[in-house]
Amino acid sequence: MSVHPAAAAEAPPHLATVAGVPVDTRHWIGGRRVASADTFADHSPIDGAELARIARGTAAEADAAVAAATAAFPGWAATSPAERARLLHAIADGVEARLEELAAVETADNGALLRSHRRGVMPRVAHNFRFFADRLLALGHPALDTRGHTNRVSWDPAGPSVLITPWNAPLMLATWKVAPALAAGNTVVLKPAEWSPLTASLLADIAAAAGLPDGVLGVVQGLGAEVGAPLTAHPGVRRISFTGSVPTARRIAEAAGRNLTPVSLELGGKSPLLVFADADLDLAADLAVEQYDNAGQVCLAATRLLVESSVAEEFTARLAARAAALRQGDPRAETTDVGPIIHPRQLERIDGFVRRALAAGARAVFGGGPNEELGGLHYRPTLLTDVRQDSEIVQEEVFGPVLTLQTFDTEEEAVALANGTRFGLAATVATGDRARADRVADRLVAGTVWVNCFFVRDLRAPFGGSRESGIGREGGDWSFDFYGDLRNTVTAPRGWVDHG
Ligand SMILES: NC(=O)C1=CN([C@@H]2O[C@H](COP(=O)(O)OP(=O)(O)OC[C@H]3O[C@@H](n4cnc5c(N)ncnc54)[C@H](O)[C@@H]3O)[C@@H](O)[C@H]2O)C=CC1
Ligand SMILES: O=C(O)/C=C/C=C(\O)C(=O)O
Repeated sequence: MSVHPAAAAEAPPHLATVAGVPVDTRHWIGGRRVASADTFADHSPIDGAELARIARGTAAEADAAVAAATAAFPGWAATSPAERARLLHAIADGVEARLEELAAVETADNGALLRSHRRGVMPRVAHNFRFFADRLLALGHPALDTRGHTNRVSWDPAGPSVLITPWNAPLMLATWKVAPALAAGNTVVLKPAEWSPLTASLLADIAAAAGLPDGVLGVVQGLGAEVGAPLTAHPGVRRISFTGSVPTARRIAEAAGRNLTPVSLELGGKSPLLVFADADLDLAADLAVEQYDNAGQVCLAATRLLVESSVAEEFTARLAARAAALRQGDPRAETTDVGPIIHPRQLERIDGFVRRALAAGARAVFGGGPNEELGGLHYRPTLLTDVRQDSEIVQEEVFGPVLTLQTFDTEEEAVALANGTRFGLAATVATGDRARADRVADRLVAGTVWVNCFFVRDLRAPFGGSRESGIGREGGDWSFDFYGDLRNTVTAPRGWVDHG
């Protein structure tokens, strides 16, 4: 459909229509839309089209958002848990009512599969709110007895919280933080990633329509260095939660350190998939090919395949057959398995890793470069072998559809290879031997170990990483521990005056 130039000119500059959905591209601060003097362009990874011009926040908007969150905090903290839970359920209702729109906008914005957004991701967004609402009402600490004294544990909401989130699963990962922070009685300033800013703005609309009081949830748009940095350095912020890269985490931790603001960091990974000779090799190959989901832009992805030598050839053949069947293309098509990379810079980064690995002697079993037939931002699912444990491709997070394969001969060697990086986010073990599964799992440095499965997620379980994969755990009561200030009241059995 062509748009008459006069009609186009009349559209307010802060309103974009993306996948047929109107999206306000300004900040959401104190219950009002707020513009910035400048904007930046948001492009779709599907075809490179400019989707919107987004408000480009600065320290001034960061200050305004924290001020609004600070003003709203006493009222929200004093709101009863039952009422907070009711509002979170109302937000979940709003997410479900707009599920198709959210899915379509997210796919246009970050290029991940529409079918995943519709059936998996957006239902999880709603679940994030419902889960933490219900969990809030079930929270409790058993009283402890110390020589007749009673320890009663309670907690207070911590205060305004800054949440900085990435582009690979924008609304999912944002609401994973927003929901528990709000449930705990904290007010929130959310800064979504600049490559995928749109669904955060829709979340602000949904929360306002659900009746969330002004200032309880703010959304500030902009670039990390320009608005993320002042937000995380703000002395009035009482919690910072971040998901993203290690270098950015270091900057945030430094800024937080100056104010002694507690931080939760969910960072990258270089997770192994260990395939033992006693494993069901079809299952193992299924698990391996899953690592190309979201074009490999997943922190949890098991990108290092560690395979027992005796089955390496057979395993590789089964994986290659599965990879050849993957359909790359438009993420809006139901038949597509692997969509585009989010941004030209990310594609260049991925390809740089692969080119350097090949130059250093790695061999591409399949893939090894951009998909020239499709063009655009499509990168071919890639498997590299003949890689050294100390090489860049084995040690650094690529965040693209690139796996490496190494072999081992003993369990000892497998564990040493698996643990031989700076990361410790997740690990997957494929084996037919239960005793081995437990033995190996207990020796792996990983926040999550999956045995004969992958990406089975449960919000009741702790999620996070060891080493450079992060600090702290999210999920279940671990989220409440982070967003609250705990108090232990110790009461003696003596000193009571009987007023009866
Ligand atoms: N979920 C994960 O584990 C993610 C890992 N990464 C890794 O990082 C690599 C680079 O991706 P980037 O987009 O550059 O990640 P990034 O870590 O720089 O971006 C994540 C978020 O941090 C914000 N940010 C950036 N600088 C900041 C600062 N100084 N203060 C506060 N906030 C700041 C960004 O605006 C964005 O919202 C990827 O290739 C991947 O390896 C990236 C995104 C998500
Ligand atoms: O979906 C989950 O449960 C976890 C996803 C985490 C990432 O994809 C990430 O942080 O990159």
